[in-house]
Amino acid sequence: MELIEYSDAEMMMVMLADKLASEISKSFSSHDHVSIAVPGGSTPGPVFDTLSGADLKWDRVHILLTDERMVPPDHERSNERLLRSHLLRDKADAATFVRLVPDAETDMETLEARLAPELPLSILLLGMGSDMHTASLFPGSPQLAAALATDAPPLMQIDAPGGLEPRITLTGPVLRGALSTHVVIIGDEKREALERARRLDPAEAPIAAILGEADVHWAKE
Ligand SMILES: O=C1O[C@H](COP(=O)(O)O)[C@@H](O)[C@H](O)[C@H]1O
Repeated sequence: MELIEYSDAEMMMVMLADKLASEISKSFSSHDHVSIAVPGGSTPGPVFDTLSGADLKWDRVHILLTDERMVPPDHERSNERLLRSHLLRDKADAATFVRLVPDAETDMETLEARLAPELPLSILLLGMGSDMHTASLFPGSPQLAAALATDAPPLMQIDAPGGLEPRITLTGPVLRGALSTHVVIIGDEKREALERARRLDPAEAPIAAILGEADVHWAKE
């Protein structure tokens, strides 16, 4: 793991967006299309705002969410809603959004077939909660061990503890298989959680499953 510290979050978001844009651009030389998986939640909006204006061949970029909350796409807690309002716009409007949420017409088998051509992920950006969850891999979730197992299906429905809505998430093998991995976190509480996670097993600290190869981007505020 490499920890990259920034003097403020605003600067971190711009520099991280530039880094992702440059990795996308480089990936075109070896891939027909570039698959980038990104988180939802409260942190990545400003990265998306900058990245959406980058001058890239967006028609060759496929964008996925690392996880989704099982709420309607226009719900305020929907990660897709965040993505549509901050990333799938401006120049990035030409990108393809690969939607990985089951519904009446779309079962898990169909979603796995939709995900398969995107693997391995070219670029993975993850967030982390102060409880050390990443994507929707939560400590204490009844399905966590199955989702982290080497033979886990690529995508799983999972329960989040603490009264949160059920989720769908990319699983351990998909996250660990990404060609480039970044984690973005802000604040002392998450920095302490990161340091704790480095000493723990993924069964207690799911973020630990992907830290080995990751660049972690952190700013205090
Ligand atoms: O629930 C989620 O939480 C994590 C972390 O979110 P944050 O609000 O603490 O930044 C996020 O990465 C994940 O995509 C989301 O569904």
